[in-house]
Amino acid sequence: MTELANGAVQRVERQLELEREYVRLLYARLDQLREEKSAELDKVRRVDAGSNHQSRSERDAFATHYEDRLAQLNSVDNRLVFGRLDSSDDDGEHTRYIGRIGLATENHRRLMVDWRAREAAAFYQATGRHPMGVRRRRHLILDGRDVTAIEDDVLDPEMLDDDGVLQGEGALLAALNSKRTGRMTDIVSTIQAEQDRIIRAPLAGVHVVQGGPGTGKTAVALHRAAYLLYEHRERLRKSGVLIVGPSSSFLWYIDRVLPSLGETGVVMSSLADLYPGVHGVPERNRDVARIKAGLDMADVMQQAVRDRQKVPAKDQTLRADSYTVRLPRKLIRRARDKARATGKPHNEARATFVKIVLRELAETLGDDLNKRSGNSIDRSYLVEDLRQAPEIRKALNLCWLPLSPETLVRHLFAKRHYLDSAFRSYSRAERDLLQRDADAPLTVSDVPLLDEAAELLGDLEEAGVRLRTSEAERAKATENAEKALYNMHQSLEDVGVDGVVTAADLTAFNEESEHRMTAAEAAHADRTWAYGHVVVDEAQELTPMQWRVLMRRCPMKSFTVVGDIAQGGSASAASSWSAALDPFVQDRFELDELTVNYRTPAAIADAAVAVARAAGLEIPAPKAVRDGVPPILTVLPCTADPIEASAESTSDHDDALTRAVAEQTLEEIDAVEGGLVAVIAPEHRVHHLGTELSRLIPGKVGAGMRRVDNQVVVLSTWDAKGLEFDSVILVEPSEIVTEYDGVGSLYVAMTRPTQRLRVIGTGDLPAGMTPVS
Ligand SMILES: Nc1ncnc2c1ncn2[C@@H]1O[C@H](COP(=O)(O)OP(=O)(O)OP(=O)(O)O)[C@@H](O)[C@H]1O
Repeated sequence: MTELANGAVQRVERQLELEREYVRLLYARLDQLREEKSAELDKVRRVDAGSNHQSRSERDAFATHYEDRLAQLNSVDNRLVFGRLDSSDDDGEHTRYIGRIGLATENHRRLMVDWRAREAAAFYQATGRHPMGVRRRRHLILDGRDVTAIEDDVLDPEMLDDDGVLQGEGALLAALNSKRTGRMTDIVSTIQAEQDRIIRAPLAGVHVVQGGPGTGKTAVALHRAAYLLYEHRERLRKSGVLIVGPSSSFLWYIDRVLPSLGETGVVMSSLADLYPGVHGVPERNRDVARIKAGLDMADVMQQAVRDRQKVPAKDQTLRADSYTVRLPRKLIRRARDKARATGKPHNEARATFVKIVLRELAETLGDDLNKRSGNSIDRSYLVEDLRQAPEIRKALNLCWLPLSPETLVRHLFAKRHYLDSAFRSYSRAERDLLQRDADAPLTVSDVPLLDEAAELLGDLEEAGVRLRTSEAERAKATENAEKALYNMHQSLEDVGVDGVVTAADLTAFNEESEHRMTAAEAAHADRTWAYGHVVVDEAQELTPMQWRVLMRRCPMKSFTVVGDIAQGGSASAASSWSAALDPFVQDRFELDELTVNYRTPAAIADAAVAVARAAGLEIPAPKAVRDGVPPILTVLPCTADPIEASAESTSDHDDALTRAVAEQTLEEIDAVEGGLVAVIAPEHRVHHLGTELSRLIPGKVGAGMRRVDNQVVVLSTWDAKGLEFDSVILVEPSEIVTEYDGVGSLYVAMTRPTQRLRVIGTGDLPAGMTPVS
């Protein structure tokens, strides 16, 4: 080694030693804070709050706050600190360390800045062209609590051609090249400038982020949620943030990111779970899905409710105690029209309907009785007598029955006369398609219909119907959550707790019920909860009716919407962001684009783009960060004749296909050395392939959405949405195109791997797919 090189090494060693010392100091402070919070928690737990519900609630709210703060301090251990900024301004030279949370000494001397603080923005955004006062940005690379490397960017304003340069390239590539674990991790130490600008965008309004596969949309959306919870703590502490993803496998994949950023109070929901208490099963029939997706379903549901406000075919004669009364159709019609004119929801307007009918019946009956008895009798009790009379109650219920959303939706599709009436503008064939049994499982496409029904029907209790116990408990827990939240909010400021929004901050305890419901749970269970912000991932898949539900969940219309129009796979995937959002916000949305693909190696990304373009999708060529991997698109033709595919078929063709997939899977397991392998197949093949592969490769294979924690997972393209794997084996690509009526889902499947893609198909391959074996 030359003397010069020797000197450089020594300088780096000296710097490393200095950083190690500082990092030790930071961890020591973290440990000290943990101990303090632990002691405070013990103290609060020991407080005797007596039997008063309110003071117990407050005591528990404090305890939960400390538990959360402790959980936050415990969750930041991994890569606690990752950056250092050296800058200068008029006040002189400054050094700031950037980490997961803010830390200060007991005397309030700042030790580390939270990555979300304004002073930290320069760490992500400063460039040679716009140095933002920064002279040097240093990335600290940690192994446990030890600094193993440092990487410096010297920001020299002379270097003007640095737009698009990756920041902290070494740290970034190290992060990208690590093996997938099946769970998404945070990117807090290597957020790139174009991503950071989106993360820190203002809270208000609808912010759309369009980006090709692997451009970090999900990562950005999650870091943005964490940022907003930090920056707008007061507002979002009360109202919360909702994150919506396409499937529960996707939510499982991302659900460690926010806790690792110290945030636990976010509500996550898949599209199938947006209506409390219902999990919509997939809608298998794409035509049915398409019909239920459109905004005209709002009119359909309105008609469905009107159809439950009936006028009988004839006048009726009914017995009430010792009297006989006549219930004319005309009266029912008049009462119905007046009740409708109140504009109230069905269950609430029912009171008006019943009141008018009973009043008029009582008047007629009173006149009648007066006439017969010859003198004026007291009529005040007549209304009550009539209300209690079983025949009259029954007659009124038949005209205007209190309804739950679930009953309305189930009967709408099961009873042909309701179906024919509400769907009168649809063809007979379409109505035939929609008809199903009353006890058929509710689907993901029914979820927005339930929500619409709930709006139109209103509260069942208003109609005098008692809620089921669990619903009543839920409502009570929500009320308690709000009360305790108010009390806690007043007192937390006094003790100087720098809380972030967590579920527990918002928690209230329902002492009477066994389960203590967090406010996040309460919010999820409450259809009418108004969130402060909603993040929608894979937003290209949302149907207009699903958008309508989400807009209701956030009346302030504060949204982060991320997705890729080209990856649309659902029956009603959006053709453009304008088309998707126009009915709700017209053109009042900001559109940003992410341009760098951090996941898929260039060769695979190019192959995917070729397939998409051959099908007529106009998509820009991605800028892939990884380019070192050779082309690995291979087609292994099966020898047996392809046959018509069906769920039950286990022909020679299927056996040959299974064998080829099994062989390839074994090869991939070796190649990725402990990394993850996905077999992405047409939906009707997933079950069979999963079973067979588990038999042939015991202990390593899982099939379906909730099995992504196995080394090998067999998935449909829908369930693979948003996920990533070291290697992907794509089965029967042509069937995937046919299955989803377009190339979008195939494009999704081809862009899941971080290293290797293998294609196993028989018959014709989709246009643009070139075999390289
Ligand atoms: N700045 C970054 N630093 C490190 N890793 C990053 C960065 N940005 C993105 N990544 C990684 O790139 C991969 C793809 O990111 P992500 O899943 O957010 O992309 P996406 O745009 O949502 O993809 P898709 O639309 O294909 O589902 C993830 O592993 C993510 O952690």
